[in-house]
This record gives sequence, C-alpha cells and structure tokens, in this order.
Amino acid sequence: MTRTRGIRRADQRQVLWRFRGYGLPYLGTLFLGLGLRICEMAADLAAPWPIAAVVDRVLGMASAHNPLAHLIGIFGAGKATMLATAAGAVILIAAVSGVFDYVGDRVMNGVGERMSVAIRTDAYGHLQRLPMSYHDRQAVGESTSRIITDCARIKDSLVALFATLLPAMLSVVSFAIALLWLDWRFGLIGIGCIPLVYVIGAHNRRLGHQTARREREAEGRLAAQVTQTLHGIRTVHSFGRQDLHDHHFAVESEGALQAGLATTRVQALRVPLLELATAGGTALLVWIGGSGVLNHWWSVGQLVVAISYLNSMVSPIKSLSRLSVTFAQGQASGERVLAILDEPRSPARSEAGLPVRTAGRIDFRRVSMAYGPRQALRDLDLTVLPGERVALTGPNGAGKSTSLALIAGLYPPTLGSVAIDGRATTELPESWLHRQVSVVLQDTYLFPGTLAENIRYGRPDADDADVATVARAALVTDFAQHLPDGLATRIGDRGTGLSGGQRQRVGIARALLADAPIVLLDEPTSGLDADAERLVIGALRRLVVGRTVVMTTHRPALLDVATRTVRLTATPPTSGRRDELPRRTAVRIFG
Ligand SMILES: Nc1ncnc2c1ncn2[C@@H]1O[C@H](COP(=O)(O)OP(=O)(O)OP(=O)(O)O)[C@@H](O)[C@H]1O
Repeated sequence: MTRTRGIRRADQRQVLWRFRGYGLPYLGTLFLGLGLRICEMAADLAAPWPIAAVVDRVLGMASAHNPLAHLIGIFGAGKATMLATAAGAVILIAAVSGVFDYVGDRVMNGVGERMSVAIRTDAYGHLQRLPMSYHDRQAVGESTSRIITDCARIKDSLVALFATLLPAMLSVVSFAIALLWLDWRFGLIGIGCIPLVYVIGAHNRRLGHQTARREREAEGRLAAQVTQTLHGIRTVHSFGRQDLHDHHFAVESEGALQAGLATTRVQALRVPLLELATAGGTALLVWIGGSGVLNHWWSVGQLVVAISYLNSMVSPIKSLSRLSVTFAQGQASGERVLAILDEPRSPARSEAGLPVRTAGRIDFRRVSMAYGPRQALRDLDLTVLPGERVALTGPNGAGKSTSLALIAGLYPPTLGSVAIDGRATTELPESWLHRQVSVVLQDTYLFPGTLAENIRYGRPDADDADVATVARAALVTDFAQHLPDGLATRIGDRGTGLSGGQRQRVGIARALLADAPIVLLDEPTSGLDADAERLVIGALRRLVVGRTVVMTTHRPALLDVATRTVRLTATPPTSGRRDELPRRTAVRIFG
C-alpha cells in the first residue's frame, strides 16, 4: 500500500505502458484488427451518401458533387427505382460495416483478454515465489484482491484500449479529414470540438484516478477482512463474535462506498459537460451549414452528410472520455499489480557442482535473526551431524521454529550463517534446498483434492505403488481403508473431513515420499491426544530413519525419538534497547 502511494505522478501515466511487453506477441493480430477497423471506417464514411443522393437527386433539393450519386441511378433513373437503390445501399453499407466491426472487435478484444491473462499468470507466479518476509507483511486477502480484481480491471482497460480507444481515434481522424474534404468550414467546426471534449476527458481521468485508487485500496482491505474472518471462522463461531467482524466489515465497507460514490460523481459530471460541448458543435454546424445552403455554397445533401459526419466524429470522442474512468481504474489497479511484480525475488542459482543428495550436516554459526525490529534469535552456534536427531526445546518464543525456518531457507539469517554440508543456505538454489529438506509442521496443510494427490505433493512424479507404500508406512492406509474411495477419497479445503492426527499422518507420508535427507519436525504432535500422538510418533519413527532430523517439541514422547536435546534459553532484557533484547544460546543438555 505504501509503495503504491509512493509512485510519482510522472510514473503514474506510464503504469499501463509498463505492460506493453505483454502486447509484443500479438503485434500481427493488432495490425490485422486495425486493418479491419479501417475497412469498417470506409463503410461508415460511405453511409450518409445514399441519403444525400436521395435528398439531392430524388427530392431535387439541389445538385452537388456526390461520390455515390451516379450509383443511385445504376438500376434505372426513375425516382422509385433510385429510392429503392438508395435504401438497398444503406442496408448493404451497414451490413459491410457490421461484419468488419464484428470481426475487428473479436480480434482486438481477444488481444486484450490474452494479454491480461498473461499479466495475471505472471503476477500470481511471482507472488508465490516472493520471500516469506513479503508474505508476512501482506494480508492474504489483499494479495488475492490484487491478483483477481486488479488484474480484471487491467483487462478492462486493455480491452477498452484495443476495442474502443484505437478504433475511436481512427474514427475521429477519418471523419475530421472527411469533413475537411467536404468543406474546410465544416472541417474547422468539427476539429474545434476535439480539444473541448479532450479537456473534459483529461480532467475526468485525473479525478477518476485518485478516486479509483482509493476505491481499490478500500476493496483490497475488504478482501483481507473477509479472508481473515473465514480463516478464523471456527473461532468466530466458538466465541459468537460475528458482531465484531460485522463492525470491522462495515467500517471498511463505508470506506469503499465513499470512494465508489466519488467515482460515480466524477462519471456523472462527465456526461452533461460532454453533451454541452457536442451540442455547441452541432448548433454551429446547423447555423453555418444552413446559411451555406441558403447561399447555395453547398447542397442540402452535403449538409446532411456533414451533420452525420460530425455526429460520427463526436460519438467516439464521447466514448473516449467515458473510457477515462476505465483507464483511471486500470491505472490504479496497474500500480497495485506492479507493486507485486516489482518486488524482488531471490536470485536464481545454478545447481552445478551440488551433490544430488546432501550428507545432512547442518551448522549454525553465530546466527542472529530478527523479523523487522523483532529479535527472534541471537548468536546461535549449533552443529547437527549427519544422521543425528536433535530436538530443540525451550520456552515459548525462544526461536525454535525460527531455527527450523532458517534451515529450510525460508528466511536468510540477519547475521551469521546457516550452512548445509558447509554451504550457506543463502547461496543455495531454492529448488535444490527444497529437495534436501522436508518439513512436517504442527498442522499439516492439505489442499483440496484426493489423499493420494496430497501425499504426492512432495514428489509429483511418484507412481501409485510408491504412494501406497509411504501411505502404509505413515499409517495413512489404516484410516484411508475405511474411507469410501481409500487414497482416492477427496478431502475438503485445508483437510476438512480428517482429524488432526490423520492430517499429520498424511503430512508424514508426504515427507516420506519426498525422501529428503534432512527432516524438520515443528511440533508435529502438539494438540493431539495420547492415542493420536502414539500413532503419529509411530509414523515419524519410520520417517526419521537414516536422515538428519531437527525437531521442536514440548512432548516427552516425541523427545524419545531424538538422539540429542538442545535447549534454547532466553535471558530477559535488562532494558528496552534493541541490543539488549533476549540472548539465546544453544545449551547441550543430553546426548
Ligand atoms: N513471521 C514472523 N514475523 C514476525 N515475528 C515472528 C515471526 N515468527 C516468529 N516471530 C517472533 O519471533 C520470536 C521467536 O518465534 P518462534 O516461533 O521461533 O519461537 P518458538 O521458540 O518456536 O516459540 P513456540 O514454542 O511458542 O512455538 C517470537 O517473539 C515471535 O513472536
């Protein structure tokens, strides 16, 4: 949020331009679309001439140069025949214009749609790969809103750009030239309308951008609010605090409403101002044009054509200025999506020279870790030898989970280094590191899908036999065989339908299948009753064999699995100064 506010005005205009690279693959299609629009334009330019021919030749008001005049008599010079021919020409021209409009629209809209899908896919892919520190500070709902709603607004802008803006600009230029060709006085009146209408549109765009940005920020906060409430829906129900969430939602909703109303005001003001500007142009044309007809400068038919051209020229200008709000919204949304795309990712590193499988030695060297201003670990020295099973214990907040997160490479240490087989985790490619380290968390996260799919999450290429083997070893089969479809049973969002112990066993099966040489267990049995814990520990005993294991636990039964226990201690700070925050050291107790 802070970042989008920080974007300078000069940069604001370039927001949508920053996405131009996504249009390069479609340049050929865009030119085809433009060609179709030019054909449509030619048909539109011909549209008023049959009427002019009727006025001049059939009604005999005057005779003047009409490029289609000779065509009206092609089937006969009788008035009835000429009328019928003119009527047929009107329909034919409209049909030709309609066909080009239809095909042109499909081609141009398609480019906008495809470009926005590519932007959304990139933004989503980038978001997933951003470091944990980014996700810690960004609400889930806010990120979701950027990927879904903001990308949709960018799509609206791109579709409007290709399907409306470019054709409208083409129309304005073509009709202005046609008016000039008809008579320079008509041309001047038409061209005179353009700056007036443009100024109104530009003013709207500026106002619209400010309100659109406020609206999108408020909507983002609303989405975050909904996600947070739904994530904690059990707690909401348990405490019956729906009223509190209603209140928070109403406050955010009011913010979104005010911003939405401001956008509506900007939009509402635009229409009357534009109507006034265009009515001025038409009035001038009727006045000067009428005088011209009376003075025999031009025919009635030509005046009809000129008025028709002026209308055709002004209506795209009107639609352009209507787009000012769409573009303002697209610009505000573009800033929010760029804020994701501009966020730096960890650099890609080569796996060349790295062993397929690490021996599993882990070294913490004078490691300190802070989450922003909050110190979590200080000066930790610890070596875990290959095959060792170390349990980290200590009071709440001593930094046990943080130590595991550092081994998994989820965060870089603030000071010191964490090394695997002598290589600092910050220098290792993420893909390699993830193959070396498996994690079983306190509450295993399961995705909607089958049990087998969830187990396969750690190794997508594993065959059914491998999945079945690890499911047996992790005691998943014990409960899966009582489910209607065994391992093919579908489970709900976040594993609903399974008990806590069952979810943990699926997590262990997943880690078994991933077969990483280092296993991290973060309180895998906390919250389980004695029976469930016994089963989970049974499964864990199979997982830890032949691997380096670092675990955090308060449970004596799980401590039995460890070959060494290390206690992280915390000395309370003597003052509020940062350098005197709790000092944590590794203290060997057993082993
Ligand atoms: N993602 C985070 N963002 C900010 N602060 C964090 C984050 N994770 C942990 N902390 C803070 O770091 C400190 C250490 O947390 P950590 O979870 O590592 O402790 P722990 O020893 O595992 O605690 P527990 O036994 O309660 O699980 C705590 O003060 C915690 O509030």
